[in-house]
Amino acid sequence: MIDLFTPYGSNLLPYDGEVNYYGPLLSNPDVYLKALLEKIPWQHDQVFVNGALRNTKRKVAWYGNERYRYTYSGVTREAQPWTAELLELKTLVGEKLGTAFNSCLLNLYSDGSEGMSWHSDDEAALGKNTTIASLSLGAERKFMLKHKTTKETRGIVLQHGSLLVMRGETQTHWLHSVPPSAVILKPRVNLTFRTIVE
Ligand SMILES: O=C(O)CCC(=O)C(=O)O
Ligand SMILES: [Fe+2]
Repeated sequence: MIDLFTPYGSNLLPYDGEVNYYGPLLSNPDVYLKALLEKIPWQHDQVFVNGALRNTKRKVAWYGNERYRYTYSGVTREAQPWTAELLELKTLVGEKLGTAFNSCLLNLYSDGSEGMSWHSDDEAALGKNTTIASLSLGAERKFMLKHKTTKETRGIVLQHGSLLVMRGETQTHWLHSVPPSAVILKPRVNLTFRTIVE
């Protein structure tokens, strides 16, 4: 069953992890959305599909305190130095949560035809039981979670300027995804602040 009405701040997950939705956080999300759409050098993501490297429709960018190299789905990227807007958002989210993030993966979904398939953010570079803070800007999209063994699902709509945080054992036991939706015609930018431990 999909529960879209879980109150802010409570754990969306019934067991094996912790996902909290804080709702809209930013007072001027339009300004950030515009700046990120215009200034980030967005590039198509590349993933291996049946052994062949493919470009995704979705675009990405990768920023960090240092030139971290980050490998996922077999592709390595080198982090870019923070832009002014990203540094402001990293500071804001870090202070709200009391967590010092050192990197950020950005995703651009230009409309509802683009999504992200089921995965966990369980790369070794993030360490175990990592905290990931996800800031959403632009079109509202559904965010889904599915338990790896029980297959139980949860879902929530991520609003413009809102914050969602995944903690504890979430990446070990749950997958997450952003399903495509034909009715969404506007872009969405998502920022996931992360802590690289290496
Ligand atoms: O766009 C989102 O809300 C999710 C992004 C995500 O799961 C990721 O970047 O790993
Ligand atoms: Fe993810």
